[in-house]
Amino acid sequence: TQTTRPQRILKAVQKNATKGDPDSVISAIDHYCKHSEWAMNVGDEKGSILDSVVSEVNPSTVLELGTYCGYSAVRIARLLSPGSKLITVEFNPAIAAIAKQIIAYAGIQDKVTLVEGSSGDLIPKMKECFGITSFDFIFLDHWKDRYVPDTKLLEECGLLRKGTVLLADNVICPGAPEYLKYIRNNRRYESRYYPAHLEYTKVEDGLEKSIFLG
Ligand SMILES: Nc1ncc2ncn(CCCCCNC(=O)c3cc(-c4ccc(F)cc4)cc(O)c3O)c2n1
Ligand SMILES: [Mg+2]
Repeated sequence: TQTTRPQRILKAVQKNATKGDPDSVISAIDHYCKHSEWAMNVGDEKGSILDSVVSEVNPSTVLELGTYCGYSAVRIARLLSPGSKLITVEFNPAIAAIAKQIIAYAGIQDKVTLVEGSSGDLIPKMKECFGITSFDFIFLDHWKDRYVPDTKLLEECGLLRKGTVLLADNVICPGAPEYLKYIRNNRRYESRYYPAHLEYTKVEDGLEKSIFLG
């Protein structure tokens, strides 16, 4: 019977990466997606920008919207200081099951809580379920038309604090034009665009970094 793309990515990790070594997991996924089949991981070029922003922020609490196979969860969690936590949200159970295994294979499962469900349902529950007062860093990589409503929801739920950094993937491809319009014309945010390319391609894409000013 036919395997799914996430299942094939997990197999490539188990075959080519070293258990407990997050960098080898990242390399194994990038190699597979460059040479075997494309997949919507943030990838190595945008991933390096993600790394630099995470290192600069050094967040204690992180929210990721859209886990997929766990590639960016591994990238982020491997840079977190001891005691820091990443909460990552994925609504597809079959994909979440694969992501859990990839996160465990990388050995950073103690820093990551994978929650199954949709962002719109889970964001209002973050405080009560996880004892979060606010997030230091948020990575948006889920449905592109959810970037604006979820950013507004995060504001309304008091989950942003002065200095919270939001980093949004795919603002050019597939594109999040409403998000760029919302965040760039909002005096409560200071935004900067990082040009790059769509993972594993030469197609133009980029990341938008926005700091909440309170
Ligand atoms: N609300 C909610 N809450 C929680 C959730 N968990 C999952 N989802 C659903 C997310 C479904 C995947 C989102 N990601 C993308 O669609 C995506 C696409 C491309 C791409 C594709 C084809 C092309 F030709 C070119 C570019 C590239 C990327 O880097 C992308 O990130 C959720 N939704
Ligand atoms: Mg993406």
